[in-house]
Amino acid sequence: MASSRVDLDGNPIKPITICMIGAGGFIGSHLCEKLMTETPHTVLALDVYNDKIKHLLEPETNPWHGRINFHRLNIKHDSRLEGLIKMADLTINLAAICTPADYNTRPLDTIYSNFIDALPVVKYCSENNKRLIHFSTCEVYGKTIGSFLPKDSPLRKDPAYYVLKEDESPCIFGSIEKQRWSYACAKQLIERLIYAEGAENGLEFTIVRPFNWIGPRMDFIPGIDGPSEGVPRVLACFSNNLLRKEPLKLVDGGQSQRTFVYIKDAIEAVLLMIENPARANGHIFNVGNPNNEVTVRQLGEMMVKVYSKVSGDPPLENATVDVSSKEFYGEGYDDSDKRIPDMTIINRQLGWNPKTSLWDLLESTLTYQHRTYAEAVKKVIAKPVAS
Ligand SMILES: NC(=O)c1ccc[n+]([C@@H]2O[C@H](COP(=O)([O-])OP(=O)(O)OC[C@H]3O[C@@H](n4cnc5c(N)ncnc54)[C@H](O)[C@@H]3O)[C@@H](O)[C@H]2O)c1
Ligand SMILES: O=c1ccn([C@@H]2O[C@H](COP(=O)(O)OP(=O)(O)O[C@H]3OC[C@@H](O)[C@H](O)[C@H]3O)[C@@H](O)[C@H]2O)c(=O)[nH]1
Repeated sequence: MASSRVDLDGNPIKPITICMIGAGGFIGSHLCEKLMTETPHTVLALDVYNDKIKHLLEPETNPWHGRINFHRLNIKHDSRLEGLIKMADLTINLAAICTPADYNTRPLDTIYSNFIDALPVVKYCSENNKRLIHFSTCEVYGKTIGSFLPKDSPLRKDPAYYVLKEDESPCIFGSIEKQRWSYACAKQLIERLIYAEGAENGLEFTIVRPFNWIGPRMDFIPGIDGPSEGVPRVLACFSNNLLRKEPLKLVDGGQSQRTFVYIKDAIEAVLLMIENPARANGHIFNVGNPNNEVTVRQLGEMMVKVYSKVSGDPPLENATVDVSSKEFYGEGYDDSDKRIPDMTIINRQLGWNPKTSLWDLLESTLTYQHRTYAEAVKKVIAKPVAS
C-alpha cells in the first residue's frame, strides 16, 4: 500500500506524523479512519472524547496498531500540547464548539473555543516551523449580498450575488445582539491571525471552509448517545425525529438553503491537502458540493422518503411541523440564507470534485442511523415514564 503512493506531481509520498486536535469528533473520526486504512501516516489523536474512534484504537490486532495514539486532553489547559505539536510534521486543528444551538446560548464558550483556545496552536506551529491545517467554516461568509436585494429583484438569480468565493466574497454578519454570528466572527478572526502569521512569520498554513459535511457519526441522537435536551445539527435532529416517528421541525419554515457534501468525498479533499503541501500551503479552500443544494424543507422531505426506504416503514403522514427560531434556538438566533461554494481554487490546486448525490449520501447515512439507533430508540420509547 504505502511505498508506491505518489502526490499530484508524481513525487513519492513520505510517511509523516500528524498531530490531530479534535480527532474524536465527526470529521476527525473519518479522517483518522482514512489515514489508517489508506496511508502510512502516524496520528497523534488529541481530544477529550474517543468514543467515535474506539474502533480504530482497539483491538490490538488492527493492521495499523501503533500508528494511532490517543491523548486525552483539553487544549484549554494542558502543558503537553506544545510537545505533541513539536513531535509532529503537521498539525490539523478541528477542535471547536460548532453547533448552532450553542452560538447564542453559550456565546462566551463559543468565542473562547473558536478563537482564544486556537491561539496557542497557531503560536506553537509558527514558533516551531510546523505546518498547520486549520478548520474554519463556510459560516465566515455569513449572509449573501443577494439577501439584501428587494425580494423581486432579478439580480437575486445572478450567481455574482450569491456564489461564495474565498478570495472575493465579503463576510456579512448580523448585529451584535444576533449572537449566532459570534461563532462566525471568532472563526474569521482566527483565519485572519493565521493568514498574518503566514505573511509576517512564514507560517505554512492551509485553511479549510467546510460547507455542511454530513454522514455517519455526526453529532448524537438525544437521549441515546447524547443529552436528552441537547440540540445537534440538522442531520442528527431530523434523524432523531425519524427514529422516534415524530414530525421534523422546520425552523422558521425551513426556507434557508444549504449545500450538503458527503463526509467521505470531503475527506478525500483533506487527504489531498495533507499530501500535497506545495499545492495547499497559503490557500483557503471551500470544500462543499454546489450540486447538492436544497432548502431545509426539501432536505426534510427527502429524508422522510429515504428513511422510509431504508427502514421499510411507510413514510410519516404530517411529516413536518413549522417552529419559530426563537422557540427552537432561543433569543439571538439568525441564519445564513444560502451557501453555494465556488470551487475554482480547490479545482485548480488539487483537482478535487465531490461525487455523491444528496439522495445517495442520505441513503447510506440513514442506513447507518437506522442500524445503529433504531433498537435503542424503540427501547427508550417503550420505557414507562417515572412518576
Ligand atoms: N461538520 C461540518 O459540516 C462543519 C462545517 C463547518 C465547519 N466545521 C468545522 O470543522 C471542525 C470539526 O467539526 P466536526 O463537525 O467534526 O465537529 P465535532 O464537534 O464533531 O468535533 C470537534 C471535536 O473537537 C473536540 N474538542 C473541542 N474542544 C476541545 C478542547 N478544548 N480540547 C480538546 N478537544 C476539543 C470535541 O470533543 C470534538 O470531538 C470544527 O472546527 C468546525 O467548526 C465543520
Ligand atoms: O431540527 C432542525 C435543526 C436545524 N434546522 C435548520 O437547518 C439549517 C441547518 O442547520 P445546522 O444545524 O446543520 O447548522 P448550519 O448549517 O446553520 O451551520 C453549520 O454549518 C456551519 C458549521 O460551521 C457548523 O458546523 C454548523 O453551524 C438551519 O437553517 C437550521 O435553522 C431545522 O430547520 N430543524
